[in-house]
Amino acid sequence: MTDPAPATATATAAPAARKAPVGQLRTLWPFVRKHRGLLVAWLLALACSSAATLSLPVAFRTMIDQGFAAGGGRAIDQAFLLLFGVAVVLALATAARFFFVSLLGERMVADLRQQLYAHLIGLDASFHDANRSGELVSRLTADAELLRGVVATSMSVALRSLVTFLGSIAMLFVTSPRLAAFALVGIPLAVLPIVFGGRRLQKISRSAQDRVADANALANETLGAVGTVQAHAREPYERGRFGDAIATAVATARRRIQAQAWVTAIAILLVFGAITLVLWSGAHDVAAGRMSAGTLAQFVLYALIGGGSVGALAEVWNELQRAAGGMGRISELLHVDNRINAPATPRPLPAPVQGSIAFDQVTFHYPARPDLPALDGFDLRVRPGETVALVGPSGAGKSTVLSLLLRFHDPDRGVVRVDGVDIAELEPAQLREAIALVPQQPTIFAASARENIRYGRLDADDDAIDAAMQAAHAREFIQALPEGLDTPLGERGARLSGGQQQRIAIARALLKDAPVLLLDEATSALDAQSERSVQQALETLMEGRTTLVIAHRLATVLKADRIVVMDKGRIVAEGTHAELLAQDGLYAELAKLQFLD
Ligand SMILES: Nc1ncnc2c1ncn2[C@@H]1O[C@H](COP(=O)(O)OP(=O)(O)OP(=O)(O)O)[C@@H](O)[C@H]1O
Repeated sequence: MTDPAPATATATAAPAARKAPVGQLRTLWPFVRKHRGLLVAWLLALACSSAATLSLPVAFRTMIDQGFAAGGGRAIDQAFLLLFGVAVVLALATAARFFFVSLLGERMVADLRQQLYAHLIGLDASFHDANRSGELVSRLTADAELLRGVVATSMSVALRSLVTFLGSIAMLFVTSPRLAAFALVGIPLAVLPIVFGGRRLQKISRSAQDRVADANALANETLGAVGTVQAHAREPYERGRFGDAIATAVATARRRIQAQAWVTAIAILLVFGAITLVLWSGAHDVAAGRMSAGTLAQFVLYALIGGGSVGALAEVWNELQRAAGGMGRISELLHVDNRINAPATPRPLPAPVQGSIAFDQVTFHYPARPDLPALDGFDLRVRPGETVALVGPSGAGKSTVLSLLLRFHDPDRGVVRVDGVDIAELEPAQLREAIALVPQQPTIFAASARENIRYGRLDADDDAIDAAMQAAHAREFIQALPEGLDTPLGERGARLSGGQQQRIAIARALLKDAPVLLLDEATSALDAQSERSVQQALETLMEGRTTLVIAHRLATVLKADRIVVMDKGRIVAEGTHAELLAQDGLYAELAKLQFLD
């Protein structure tokens, strides 16, 4: 379960402003600003509803002192009409405020998620090596959801409470300066525990969300590999692991809830304690005739409104801090720099692309393995149209050659060129357009067969798809599927055999029609029939293209123009099958093990 991922993610991210917890929410501002109209509408509605709330006590005093005391029927009517008028304004303004701020929350979080997804999907391979996708998905869902709640509810409540709090304090002084002075001693007392409790809460909340993300990542991984889990009969083990992860998450959440409960209790106790004290003194004033009953009622209402808004503020303050934790993680991710960038003025590839490849003295270490060179002074030249087979023991660096050519990583030293241009000077998308990759484990999306093949060229028409399917020897089995090309293939191609998945991947590459082809042959044994279809499909695909193939089959090795034998990130021998066998070196040994038994 130990995974270096989160630590690495934090290390690569910009230093987060953890010391200013709620200040972290400032990073939301650009997203809020985009919807200025909604923001202004919200603030106007807020002003109206706060004004209405704050005039309610005055309406009450008028009602009590003039309506009841004066005893006249007309005065009563007027006083109650005034009260009802205030209620109407309050109702409409509150509805408008709710509408605008909720919509603002939705829009803003939609933007945030979209921007985060757009950023993540473009980040380089070393970032994705170091971060579990389940964790990233949780940032996109749970944290973004938290922020939606913040804008739509907490921020709205916070601002509203702040306005009513300040307004009611002012009105308390207008109503009775002496009593107000009393109240002012109690209220700051209530703010102290909020400030102290809040800091602790921020820390606990962050770790609670991390624990939830851990559990989600675990579920994501194991449900995604359910076959492996069940084949090992590891369901009880995985249930236990997930149970432990959930239990840890709940335990952490419990600490947060407990802390939050205490902060709220103490705040309310202090505020209402102060109010009771003030009331007691006010009651003596009324009894002694120093104050009218209506004025005391007005004072009480302002005190209740003020006290209530401090309580609300205390509650949402904690939520704001929770959200600040979420926003902290999101903005960390948004600030992770892509290590693979397009140059300021990219050079174009010569058109049409010839497909020559050159590795010049390339040395490369994976960021996670700084001590072990994956490629070490690697030199390779491939002519346009040539097929080069890479062979070598596991870990020799064959896949790394393909990764560097696709510019998933940049070499530490040396240069990789396509058609004589350093690939670091190209727009990465243009480079990758010129290359088709057929990986060992083809990726099949949970979409129809048509959509899966069309992934190679999004604007391909049905004729082109049909031709690709035919050339990939995939037409027959696709047509035999229940809905032909429109059959959903299931997540990760669960409804296809290994050989069928590969032929889909080959059709996709054919449709892409790129001048350079990278092929990572499947090692898993395909049945003879399937293997032949795949082999034939590959031969069609390789025609007229520069091909680098990680070869596991004798047939591929024999067809290659040249075989490059790799070991420990270096080239140890080169030649044809016969030449290399005659040398009786590493190749002969591998050939004996791999192809010739
Ligand atoms: N993402 C990665 N992070 C850290 N180290 C890696 C990563 N990928 C590969 N390596 C290491 O780099 C070296 C070369 O790996 P590479 O995958 O290129 O070998 P390979 O020849 O393709 O092996 P195989 O035939 O088993 O796929 C190995 O020592 C491997 O452990």
